[in-house]
Amino acid sequence: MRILGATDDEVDKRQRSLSLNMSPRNPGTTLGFHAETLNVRCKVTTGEVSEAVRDLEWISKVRVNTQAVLKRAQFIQRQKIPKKQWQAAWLLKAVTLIDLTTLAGDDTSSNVHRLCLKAVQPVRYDLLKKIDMHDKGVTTAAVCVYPSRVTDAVRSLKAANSSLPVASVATGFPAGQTPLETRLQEVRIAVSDGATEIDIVINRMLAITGQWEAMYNEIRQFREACGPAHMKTILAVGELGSFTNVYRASMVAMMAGSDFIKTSTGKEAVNATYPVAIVMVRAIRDYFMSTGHKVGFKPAGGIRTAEESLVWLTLIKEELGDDWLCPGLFRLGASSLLADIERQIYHQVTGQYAAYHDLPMA
Ligand SMILES: O=C[C@H](O)COP(=O)(O)O
Repeated sequence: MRILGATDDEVDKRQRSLSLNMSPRNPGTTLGFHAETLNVRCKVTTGEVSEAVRDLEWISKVRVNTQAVLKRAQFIQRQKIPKKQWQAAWLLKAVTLIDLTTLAGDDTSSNVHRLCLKAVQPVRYDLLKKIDMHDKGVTTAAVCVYPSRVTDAVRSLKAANSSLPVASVATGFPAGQTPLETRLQEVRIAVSDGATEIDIVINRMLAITGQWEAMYNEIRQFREACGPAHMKTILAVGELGSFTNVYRASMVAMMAGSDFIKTSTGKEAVNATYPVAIVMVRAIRDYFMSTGHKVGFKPAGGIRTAEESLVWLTLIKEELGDDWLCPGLFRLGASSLLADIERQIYHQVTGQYAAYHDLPMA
């Protein structure tokens, strides 16, 4: 099954074969993926996947060992969180990785404006000053809104003299159940309104029924519609039915040109869980091993506490390494996480717990 054009010679010269059981950082913890070999045949130009010819049939042969995934997730959760003297630094790091989100039916220009101000100054100035971080430009990674609120966000950030990116969800978020042309048009409008990051949702029907080539083709079209904007592909893992499907969908999304793969919309019954994250980051690692191309990861949905944010940082550090702990490769999608992180920083800095009115913008 040929997807994109490249000659046989070009492909064969650059062919990569990789066992999915490879686990270089943690040799004792393979997840037991049972594909014989992963024939992802990529034409790689100066470290970037410029074009690829792939046989997607192998996708249907990949299996994920559920028990191994659960065991690995438990191991990550048992890791000690950073000691107290380092916690403020880790929490601030988490702040810089947040896509500060509002995705509600009652969003207005004023609550989007408030969100943008919070993104630009996510932690109270006096608290930052006490830890000598007031002049380090601490902001969240981006703001994330519905397509119809993109112009509000762009305007507010411009007024605040900020170059923070505006991310827009698109393609019929959250369900993705609108005609393809409508979904494509939504992406184009969000980009022309000023969104530089687009969080698309996949067509779950295609993933659940194993139509991987059709899913690949749709995502390629979204990629094209995004133009220069970064594309984060939301798998809606809570609706994919199995870890195996999550792995398969992750791989197809990356092959189709996603800059990030993202767990959830925040609207499914099950959103970002650690086991599902293990499956996705192993797919990212396998993809990197086979192509040399780094794809980012964004857990989203239900991430509410500072402590959880530290577990997420630990998971990325353990599974993908420090390289991934930057806004270009890791985001936390969350609407209410920042409030708890700011409270914890307040506690660390003052030794007291903040009253609600102490952190009004949270
Ligand atoms: O993409 C981000 C999610 O929609 C946020 O979900 P949340 O409201 O559960 O934090």
